[in-house]
Amino acid sequence: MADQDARSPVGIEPPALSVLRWAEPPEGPAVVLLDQTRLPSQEVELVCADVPALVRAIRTLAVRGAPLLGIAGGYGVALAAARGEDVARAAELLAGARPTAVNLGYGARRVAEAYRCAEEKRAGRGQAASAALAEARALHREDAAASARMARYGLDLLAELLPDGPHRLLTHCNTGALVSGGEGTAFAVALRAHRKGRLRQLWVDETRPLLQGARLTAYEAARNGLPFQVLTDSAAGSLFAAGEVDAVLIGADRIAADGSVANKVGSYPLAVLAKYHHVPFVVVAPTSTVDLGTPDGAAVVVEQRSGSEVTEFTFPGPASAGAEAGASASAPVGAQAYNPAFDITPPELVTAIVTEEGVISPVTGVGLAELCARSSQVTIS
Ligand SMILES: CSC[C@@H](O)[C@@H](O)C(=O)COP(=O)(O)O
Repeated sequence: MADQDARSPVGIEPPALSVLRWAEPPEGPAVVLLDQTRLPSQEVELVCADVPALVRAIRTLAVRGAPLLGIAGGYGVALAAARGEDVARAAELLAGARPTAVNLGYGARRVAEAYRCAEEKRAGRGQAASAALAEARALHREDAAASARMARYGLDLLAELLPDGPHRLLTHCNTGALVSGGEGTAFAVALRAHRKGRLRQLWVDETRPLLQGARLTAYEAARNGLPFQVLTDSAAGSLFAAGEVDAVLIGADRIAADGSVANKVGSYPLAVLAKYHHVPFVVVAPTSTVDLGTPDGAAVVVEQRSGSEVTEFTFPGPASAGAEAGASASAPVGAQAYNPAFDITPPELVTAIVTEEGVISPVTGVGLAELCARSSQVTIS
């Protein structure tokens, strides 16, 4: 279905900027982000010099995606510590900035705990702040390592599920280096497939309303020379019907104890389509995204976002422009909109969950606890 021109690599220079970095004085202390609301047209850094600025960046999706939110939350707490602020309060502010991605609270609370332990050992404030920063850095490194392992396990799984080789993979939202300390989750599997000569096509759902697929995944796919095409979310059905999808690969914001998967809105319809068309639906997420404290999908808090994201097109996004500056209406003035940021895919629609500790079939959620226990990730109550 894809013609040759559309499939040839776009080839764009890699960005000079880090997705997220810690800045020391005199530039910092600060958490410096690649502002994802400006991509793909502009690569611009956003300097968050205090926790409220970072909370704003998280809410406006300048920084986003579950694993990166965890890393940002961790550095945010380190920032509060470096500024001599109330670290426990900063951790709660950051953890509450967005409700669905469990990694955000995980990262913030883990670094706050490192700070508290250092204080308990009667370290001075400066030493406790250093301990917090070291923990944030450890979290960042662990995520990069987890990403590489998930890519390996994920591609091995695809080889088992789809022995006939080069794969046509469909993905939703953005799950690459822009959400990770490494190369990402689901996208990292596609990238590895490409490097091994086993990717025929990456289908990129545009991901309404904020276009994380079209703006961000396509940007990453182009930079890495992947063969890809963007499609509207509503075109996925006809793509499956035409037999053009070999597997769906997505990430997750929270995986409940029963194996239910919360991910970007639009994931659940893809899972239903995949089931109908007998196509594997594979979730790729680190064990830090598994939340054994959430029993099932019904218990996941799904973030509801402003209806204006649906009724107005505003790009560059809200962090940089604001509705007044350059928004164009896509619905009549005053129209109300239903805008959940995530949906829940029940375990019976998920073929497998790939983590850095291994792969499980989530039909009963059995095995998730075991994988989490194997993980080197620190447990935070
Ligand atoms: C590894 S990324 C997995 C998810 O975080 C990703 O698919 C997603 O839904 C991100 O949503 P976003 O609202 O852009 O933060």
